[in-house]
Amino acid sequence: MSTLEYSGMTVRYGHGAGAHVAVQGVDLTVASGGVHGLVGESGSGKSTLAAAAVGLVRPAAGSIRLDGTDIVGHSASARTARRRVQLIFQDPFSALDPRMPVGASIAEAMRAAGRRRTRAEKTRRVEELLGLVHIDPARAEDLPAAFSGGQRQRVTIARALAADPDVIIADEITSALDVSVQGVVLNLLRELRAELNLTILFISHNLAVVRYVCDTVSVMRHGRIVESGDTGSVLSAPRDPYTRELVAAVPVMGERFDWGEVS
Ligand SMILES: Nc1ncnc2c1ncn2[C@@H]1O[C@H](COP(=O)(O)OP(=O)(O)OP(=O)(O)O)[C@@H](O)[C@H]1O
Repeated sequence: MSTLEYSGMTVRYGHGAGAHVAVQGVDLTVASGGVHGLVGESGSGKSTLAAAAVGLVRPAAGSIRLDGTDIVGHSASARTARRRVQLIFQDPFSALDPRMPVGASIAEAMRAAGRRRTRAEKTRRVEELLGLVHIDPARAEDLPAAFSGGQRQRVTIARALAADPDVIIADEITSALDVSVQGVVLNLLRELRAELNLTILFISHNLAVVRYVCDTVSVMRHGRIVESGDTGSVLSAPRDPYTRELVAAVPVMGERFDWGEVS
């Protein structure tokens, strides 16, 4: 069980007259074991919702709960529960320390999550995590520069998994990648979801990608959710005029996509 639930979420940047409301009264539930998409134009507040769940921004109002436990506050229980939510960013190039071998990077994430392990256990777990994302465990000593963009994004996924999360928030994780490797990362996410029973909030401006990976979807505009529902229904028969505009802007929306296999 790992249901992520935002209610009445409001986030402002800045203070006083210069304050900007980035997210306004958002209610959003990501069902346990489900993949929920979040789409909307640039600046609509998608990344702000993601940042709030991992403590990078402080909401002005509202709550975020994981299986009913608050994950926003400063209490010990909130901090512990927050570790069960891991964020993966868009850019696999800046996400990894260029001077640190990828295995060490993954081990560091395990430490940060408070996992105490012996050196041998750590090595074994790093190998296991690299294997999970289809990277040869023998490459643990390699620096990020030795990997392609798609492989680096897989390493950042392994690093997120090092904390043994229940929830992954994937923020535009394929948009910095060549189209040819996007499918590999998307298929990996689908595979991991099934294997590890992850709950996923999947942020993307790419509706074809959202249709491929998400069970349900919410459409954001100007900090509010304008429409939510099953991905198929929302994208095939949008009720909200703004969603209709978004869908109409993607000419291939009705076609099936073949994103290939994870290699
Ligand atoms: N650190 C910040 N300080 C001030 N304003 C910010 C900050 N981060 C985001 N904003 C503003 O908040 C609004 C929501 O931004 P956010 O990044 O959440 O949108 P988004 O939908 O994720 O956009 P994109 O798809 O471009 O990433 C935007 O108007 C943005 O300019």
